Amino acid sequence: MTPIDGYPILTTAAMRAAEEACGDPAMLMERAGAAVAAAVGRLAGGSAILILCGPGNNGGDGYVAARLMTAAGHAVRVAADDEPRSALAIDARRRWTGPVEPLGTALPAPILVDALFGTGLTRPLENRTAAALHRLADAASLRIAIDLPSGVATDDGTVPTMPPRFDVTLALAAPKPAHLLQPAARQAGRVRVLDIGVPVTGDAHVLARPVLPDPGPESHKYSRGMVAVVGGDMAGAAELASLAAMRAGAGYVLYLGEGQGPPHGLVRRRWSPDALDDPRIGAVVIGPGLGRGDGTGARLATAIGSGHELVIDGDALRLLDVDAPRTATTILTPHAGEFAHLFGKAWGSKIDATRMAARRADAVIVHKGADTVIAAPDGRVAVSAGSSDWLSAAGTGDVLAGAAGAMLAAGLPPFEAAGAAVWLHRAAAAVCGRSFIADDLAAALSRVR
Ligand SMILES: NC(=O)C1=CN([C@@H]2O[C@H](COP(=O)(O)OP(=O)(O)OC[C@H]3O[C@@H](n4cnc5c(N)ncnc54)[C@H](OP(=O)(O)O)[C@@H]3O)[C@@H](O)[C@H]2O)[C@@H](O)CC1
Ligand SMILES: Nc1ncnc2c1ncn2[C@@H]1O[C@H](COP(=O)(O)OP(=O)(O)O)[C@@H](O)[C@H]1O
Ligand SMILES: [K+]
Repeated sequence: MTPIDGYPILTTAAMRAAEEACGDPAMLMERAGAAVAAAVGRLAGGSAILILCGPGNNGGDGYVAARLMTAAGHAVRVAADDEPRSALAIDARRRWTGPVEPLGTALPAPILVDALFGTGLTRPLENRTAAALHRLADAASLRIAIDLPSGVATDDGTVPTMPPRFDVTLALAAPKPAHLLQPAARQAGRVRVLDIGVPVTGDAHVLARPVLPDPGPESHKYSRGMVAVVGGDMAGAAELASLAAMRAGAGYVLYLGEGQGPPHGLVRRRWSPDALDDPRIGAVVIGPGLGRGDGTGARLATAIGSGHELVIDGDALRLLDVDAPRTATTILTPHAGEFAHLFGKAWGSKIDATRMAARRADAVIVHKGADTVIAAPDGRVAVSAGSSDWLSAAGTGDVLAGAAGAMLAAGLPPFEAAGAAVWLHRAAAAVCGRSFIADDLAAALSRVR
């Protein structure tokens, strides 16, 4: 049972290809069932287990696990409505010698294991199946899904049928998009990968802890990274971005706009068209609090023309022409509304849509939300797993933009810089607890950096 950070994310087709490259499918199912049995056995302690088996190979995994856990001395019951259809599942069912109860009348058990459907779900669950799954899950004290919660669409995280909320989902071989993308991800609970000996690769990964440069004896404020934050109508938002850049580790943050006050380490200057002419600037952050009034378009044009690496956020995303050529390295940080404004109606999964957008804009895109997806123009994708819902507060996006500026100015390449900022942002939210405000979040970046 391994945490998912850093794992490749595989679609149904990629998973099938990886399985096929592995040889004997019966051996794979036996391995999958054995891995499930070991994990569920550990999670269950000594409590009784009820396994719900579906007609495909997900059900097959359930029958194998039931046989192995019974042999290991666990109290296991099996419930199923449909006879197995795939050859592998038929064989696994045949080797389960215990009774199979109907789903509709099965009594609950403290440990509920959902092996109804995995990557092969093609349509919503039948009402009676969904009702039995919810009834038995509600009555259990621990809910475990095998591979995926039954009812979710593997490749885009939509929910043809809303499953119960699971405590743990045991992803076979690799995480799938539905383990990360909402609304499915929420129902999966904690996701752990079970290694079943299938080698997996891909260009989309779960965001992993970044490797960040620490200052050394030779460091000075400019070598740590200088970030310029372009202000505008709402000083507070740009100040939050500035504070976040400082707390994320920038050595020198220059705030270009109106407003006074702490922190005293923030260097404040009025905006002027030559304000970005300093070659020591490592990154420019523009958008938080910029507004859309007179002169804001000119500020954006100056920032783009400066040749400095850029983080473009908030209001600047409303002013940007994504198709116009830019020479400088750029990170764009749209939320869903800004993404739709820039790129139109998305097709496919959030992963597909963000990858396409990065190619089109020739920029790293941080597509924010409860399931933040980061994509590079070369096709690489990183998806952040499980951040705090308390991030849904005004100003938290400004904090992310400032952190991204600090990472760029520290010398990280743009895809890595964006990933590091999202990681730090999520970690800072985790230490902030509940009902924090964006100012707390910016301050907490120091604690997780
Ligand atoms: N990853 C790996 O390396 C390994 C993966 N393994 C496991 O295999 C799983 C994938 O297996 P799978 O392809 O057989 O799909 P699965 O999800 O069991 O369901 C398909 C069946 O359900 C049916 N069906 C579909 N929707 C339905 C609905 N709403 N209501 C009713 N029926 C519905 C569908 O039939 P049809 O659409 O033709 O009617 C078909 O019969 C995977 O998640 C993992 O657990 C391991 O065993 C080995 C190693
Ligand atoms: N429900 C949620 N769960 C986790 N993270 C969220 C959630 N809602 C928003 N976020 C994160 O909070 C930030 C909000 O940014 P944004 O929408 O730009 O707000 P603002 O412009 O007010 O700063 C983003 O980083 C986003 O990923
Ligand atoms: K399942």
